[in-house]
Amino acid sequence: MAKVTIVGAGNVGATAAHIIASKNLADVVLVDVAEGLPQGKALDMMHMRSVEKFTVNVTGTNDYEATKDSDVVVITAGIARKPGMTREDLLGVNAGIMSSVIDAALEASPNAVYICVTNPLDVMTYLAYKKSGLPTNRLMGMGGVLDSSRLSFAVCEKLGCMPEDVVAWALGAHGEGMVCWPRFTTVQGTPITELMSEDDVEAVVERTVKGGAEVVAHLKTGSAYYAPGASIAKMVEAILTDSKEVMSVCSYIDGQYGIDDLYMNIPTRLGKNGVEEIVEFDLTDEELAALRASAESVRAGLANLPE
Ligand SMILES: NC(=O)C1=CN([C@@H]2O[C@H](COP(=O)(O)OP(=O)(O)OC[C@H]3O[C@@H](n4cnc5c(N)ncnc54)[C@H](O)[C@@H]3O)[C@@H](O)[C@H]2O)C=CC1
Ligand SMILES: O=C([O-])CC(=O)C(=O)O
Repeated sequence: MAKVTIVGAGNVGATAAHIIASKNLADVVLVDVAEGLPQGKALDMMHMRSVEKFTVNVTGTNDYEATKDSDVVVITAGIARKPGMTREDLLGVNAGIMSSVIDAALEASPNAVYICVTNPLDVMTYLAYKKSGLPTNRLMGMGGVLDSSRLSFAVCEKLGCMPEDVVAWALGAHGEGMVCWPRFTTVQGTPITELMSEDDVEAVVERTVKGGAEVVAHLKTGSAYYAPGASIAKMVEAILTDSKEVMSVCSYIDGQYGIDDLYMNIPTRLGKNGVEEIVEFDLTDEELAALRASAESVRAGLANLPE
């Protein structure tokens, strides 16, 4: 049985663990600094096994020994934003957490595929890359799957269509600089640019970019976790089943789209090796310029990383 470690047994980590277990994808180890929290949540999930009919094990620990030789490690440890904050406001605190977590996780699981989730996502993933020296195929971030799912939701709301008919692409920074590709966002194969007015396209894009903040404004105490947990599980499933599916993943960009040395959401083929390929869409000059501007917004965040 495959083994997935989730660092951070808070809202996002525990939700991802639940979905991974429910799908019977892998044994899950939840690890957290808070004593009792991962143990209690893991036991609670095990109590659900006979109801949900899964056979994998979920365990909780404060010790990385139990995470040894994981196939996939997901890092969700860190603070979440509250109303009025941007994801970038979390950088100082979360950079310290990411730095310590990546070292400990890597020592226990040197051969795993790593998925960073902690915000600000693109900057934290780049920090993990620099700290770990991991090959870029085995280190990525989760942001674009969630953003694309929010775009799909906004399209469904606007057009009254069903999610299974929608293919949606949100890319670039997982933050204020996010970009959407309406020309490649389709309903039963037809681009939304042919199905709604320019104003409506603008409105669904705006709803997507502000999706995370909209949830924070409702919750007040923290940020989204159901859709993020499901998005993590989707990436884990693609890796463990070697699906070769292409999705929006925070991957290392090394010249593609004319962008260099940066982690940001980009169409990525996932499989057993992690990132199998960065897929290059045929973009217009305008689309390319928007993606490059998004890259510059990530680069501005990188400048705020502590030395
Ligand atoms: N990339 C994305 O799309 C998304 C990212 N996030 C980010 O994920 C992070 C977690 O969010 P939530 O789960 O809602 O927060 P939460 O506060 O519910 O859970 C965070 C957990 O991390 C643990 N933690 C802190 N320091 C740790 C360390 N050194 N080692 C192990 N565990 C540690 C805490 O004890 C806590 O249980 C935040 O930074 C949030 O902004 C949240 C949603 C989506
Ligand atoms: O909004 C936040 O801070 C959490 C997050 O990244 C999201 O839900 O997209």
